[in-house]
Amino acid sequence: MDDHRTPPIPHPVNAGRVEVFRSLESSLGTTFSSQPIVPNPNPLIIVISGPSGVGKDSVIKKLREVREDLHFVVTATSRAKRPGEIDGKDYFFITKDEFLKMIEKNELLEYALVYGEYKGVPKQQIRDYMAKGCDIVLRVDIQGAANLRRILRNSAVFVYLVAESEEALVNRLIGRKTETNEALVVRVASAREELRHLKEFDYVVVNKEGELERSVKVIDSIIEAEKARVQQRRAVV
Ligand SMILES: Nc1ncnc2c1ncn2[C@@H]1O[C@H](COP(=O)(O)OP(=O)(O)OP(=O)(O)O)[C@@H](O)[C@H]1O
Repeated sequence: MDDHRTPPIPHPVNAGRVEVFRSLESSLGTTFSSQPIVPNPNPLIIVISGPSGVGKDSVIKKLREVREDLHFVVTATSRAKRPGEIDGKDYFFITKDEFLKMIEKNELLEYALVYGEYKGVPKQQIRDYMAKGCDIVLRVDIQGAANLRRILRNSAVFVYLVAESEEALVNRLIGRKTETNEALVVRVASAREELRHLKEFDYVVVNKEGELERSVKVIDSIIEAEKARVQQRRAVV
């Protein structure tokens, strides 16, 4: 009678890795696939918001240093360029007519009219960078975050940055020396009002005094955790 049993798998002590590998394959009756076990995670859209002076710009600047595959969306605006601002870096400076054409052609993911000037998020820029596999960071005010939530729903991840206390936030604003006293009062009142919308965000990150690096690490970890989700978010813009 023929013996159909597969030969025993040699013990790794007595055989080379290739021999053990091959005999494991023949005992299973299939070759081992070199294909990734799960597909690459989808590019992520991260929306970062928070009160004025909390540290959004500072956090994003450092986050871009630690995550190379991150694209920070440059907003388009119809307002005039201020001294020192660079077109394409700080904003895309376009005319009001050009802006209205973009609205008409549905080329903006979200836009707002602020003190008579338009600002908005160009869709194409997001598409281009997502196609390259980059994650996208958007820095928006609370109203922008609410608009984007309505548009993107759960396909993007929404992060709200807070200071550890009102006291710390005010100190940070005073330290920046960019605000008049009247503006400071408005900023604090807005920060109180904004907190009521916290539940519309997915994550809240406390940017503690002197702990900017830690805040960046937390957001970096949020991105990593999002990349490990079984049900991936899938943003389409
Ligand atoms: N963790 C931190 N500890 C101490 N200072 C900080 C921290 N994070 C940011 N800052 C400082 O606080 C000030 C405000 O930060 P930043 O300009 O990044 O805030 P922002 O949220 O982008 O403000 P705005 O919305 O008004 O543009 C800056 O002077 C910055 O250096």
